[in-house]
Amino acid sequence: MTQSNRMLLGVNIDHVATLRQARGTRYPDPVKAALDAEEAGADGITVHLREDRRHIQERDVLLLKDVLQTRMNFEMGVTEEMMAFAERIRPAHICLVPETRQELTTEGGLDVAGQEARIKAAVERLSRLGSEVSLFIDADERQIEASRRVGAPAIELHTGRYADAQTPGEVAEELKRVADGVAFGLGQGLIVNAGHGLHYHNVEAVAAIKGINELNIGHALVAHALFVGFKSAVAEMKALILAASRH
Ligand SMILES: CC(=O)[C@@H](O)[C@H](O)COP(=O)(O)O
Ligand SMILES: NCC(=O)COP(=O)(O)O
Repeated sequence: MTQSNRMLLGVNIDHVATLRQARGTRYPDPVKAALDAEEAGADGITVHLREDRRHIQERDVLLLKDVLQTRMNFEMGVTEEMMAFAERIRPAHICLVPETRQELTTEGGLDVAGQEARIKAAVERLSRLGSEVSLFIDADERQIEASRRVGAPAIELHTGRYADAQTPGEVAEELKRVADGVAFGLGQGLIVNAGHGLHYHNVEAVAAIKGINELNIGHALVAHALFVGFKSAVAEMKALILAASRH
């Protein structure tokens, strides 16, 4: 896959499923959210099938596989269960993420440098499906170099530290960390995506970083959709990203 000449928006629909799972109902359906997101301009749909199944379920992924017009970015932990499931659905994109059951959300990047042989084997196995494999990592040169060494064509830089930064100084520091990571990743010949914790008030600075291929955004979109509807929430985010990335 080549890098797109405009910044892409991957819409993560996990937290539509969070609301459904809170009551064990049939609604709201993340599959409907995915189709609405596509109509509103999403370039792809991201789902994270967690080991604890707290939001997305196998049923969602299987239906999405049949109905998406764009492409699925399937986020998964590096476990045999998930590898086997990915082999069943053969998603266009697979993003390997770190996962622990107790965490509130994905709290850091995958430690590729610390487990190169294991990640390399996973990347090789998943690449045989024809999937483009990316690694969800911190913007850290050691992890970026290791990602290249294990043969992943793409990385997604974790923007959570930027999103959580409190003071203007911390925000600037974390933004620079992301921008440096993007430049370093591109220099390594990688496709560079980014995401986590991005919302309507912090996305523009990240979207202004040259060279990012795609931003994956979920929680803030679902939250805003409560007030404006899912299509409008996606369209607003897409407009912000495109305007900021053109400057
Ligand atoms: C890997 C990633 O950043 C997303 O999949 C995110 O983790 C989804 O939300 P939760 O972490 O709340 O499951
Ligand atoms: N990989 C990041 C993602 O898919 C969305 O994360 P968030 O916007 O829900 O924090």
